[in-house]
Amino acid sequence: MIKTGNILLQTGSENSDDLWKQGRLVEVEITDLSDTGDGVGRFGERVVFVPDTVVGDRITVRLLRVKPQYAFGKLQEIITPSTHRTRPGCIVADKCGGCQWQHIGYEYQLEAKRNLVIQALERIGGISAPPVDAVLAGDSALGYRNKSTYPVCLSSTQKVQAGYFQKGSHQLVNLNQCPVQDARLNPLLSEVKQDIQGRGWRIYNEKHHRGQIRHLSLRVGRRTGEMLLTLVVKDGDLPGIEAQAEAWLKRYPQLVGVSLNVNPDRTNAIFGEETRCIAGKSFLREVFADLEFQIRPDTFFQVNTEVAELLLQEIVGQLDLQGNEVLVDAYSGIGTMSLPLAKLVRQVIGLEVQREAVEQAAANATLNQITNVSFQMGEVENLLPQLAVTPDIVLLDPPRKGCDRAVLDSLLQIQPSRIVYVSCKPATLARDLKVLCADGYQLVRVQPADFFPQTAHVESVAFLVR
Ligand SMILES: C[S@@+](CC[C@H](N)C(=O)[O-])C[C@H]1O[C@@H](n2cnc3c(N)ncnc32)[C@H](O)[C@@H]1O
Repeated sequence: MIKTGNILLQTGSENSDDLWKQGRLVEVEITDLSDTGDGVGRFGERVVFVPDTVVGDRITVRLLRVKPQYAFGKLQEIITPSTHRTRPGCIVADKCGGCQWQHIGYEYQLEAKRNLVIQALERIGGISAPPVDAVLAGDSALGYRNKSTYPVCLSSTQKVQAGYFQKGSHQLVNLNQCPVQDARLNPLLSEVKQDIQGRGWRIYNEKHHRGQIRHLSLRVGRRTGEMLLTLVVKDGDLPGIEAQAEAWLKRYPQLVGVSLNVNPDRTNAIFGEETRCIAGKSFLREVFADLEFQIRPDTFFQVNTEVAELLLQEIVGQLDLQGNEVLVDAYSGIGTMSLPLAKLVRQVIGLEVQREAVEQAAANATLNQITNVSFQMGEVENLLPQLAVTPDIVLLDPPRKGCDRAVLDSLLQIQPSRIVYVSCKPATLARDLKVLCADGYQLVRVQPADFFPQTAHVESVAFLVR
């Protein structure tokens, strides 16, 4: 047992079952970062996960959720800070659950993200020494988000609040600005809350499933400055919303549209199925890869426009397209990848499940006079086996859960000569690559990209050849 300050604590060398209990204070050195962003320390043979720490920290940690071989703990005291620590660029970084890595220097964030991708490919994918490049990063690690969606709550003094939940809870951290979002959205965030308060609109209470306003969603076109404001409501009944929406459009010249999205369900999903434009336009304009895109409030668009464009350039560089290829863009969204790639190949077929996204993708193709692209609506798992043509290249960009097994089986049947797999979760990427690499595909290269600075999230693109 040793003493630091006035805290008595145990070190791993004195390890025994008695010390491995909820509420105990132990001393550990952080030697790794987990895929959820927590620091990882060892206490004897056991592992402790501690948020708000970084490799090189020597800390005392209070054990909270204790399992036989591992525990989750709360940082109590930093005995020796890591050289990778930095001052957070956000005043609520210690509370807010939006970012996990504000306290980590940016260079080290990039190194840690590459390690996360390598570890996932090795441990889950069974790929030894995977060919993972240095992480691609944009010019700015702050102010990069083109979209933010905040839960709305009432404080104990009945004040309207919007922000992110505290780490591991449903307690809201009220924000008037957020340093990772595009700064042009900050005035909207603070002032719209005041207007909601002034109108007396009821705020949704998730426990009782009563009230109206659930979320506030802000979106900006990085290249055009056009903004959209969307209120997610329980059933759409907001007295005076039309007049308020017009007032917002007048007050913010860059705001081009105000919409209501209706989500009547008891669910963690943010958006419901119905989106109604109340004033202005139902989309903003953005420029991506030298093309014009119309983006609605409720369809997917990468939150980091600049780095998404860098990733697209990597894909184009790696594919070395000759102009005669047929490319399938599976999980094509509003055509963000399909349209720029269509200019470089013979034909692109986009596959996408969301009706609004398919409609928007087709409209974006027309807007840019791109005629060698078509979009099919449905699940990739159903559409891929029924394709009328055999693609040379399949681009996959699924949600975090990765590809359905049926999609991988179809690919192994169709056997495109190249597969490009864009992923926002290394664990599911590794799981799916294991299936493809066990049956005729070779992993050529993985390029991670930092779409989400200050968080533990990492995007990657993996290139496979048959
Ligand atoms: C990560 S986004 C990628 C969108 C697009 N590739 C881009 O870069 O903007 C995933 C997209 O897949 C769609 N999606 C999710 N599950 C799907 C499925 N089973 N079949 C087809 N599309 C799906 C979502 O609606 C979303 O547009």
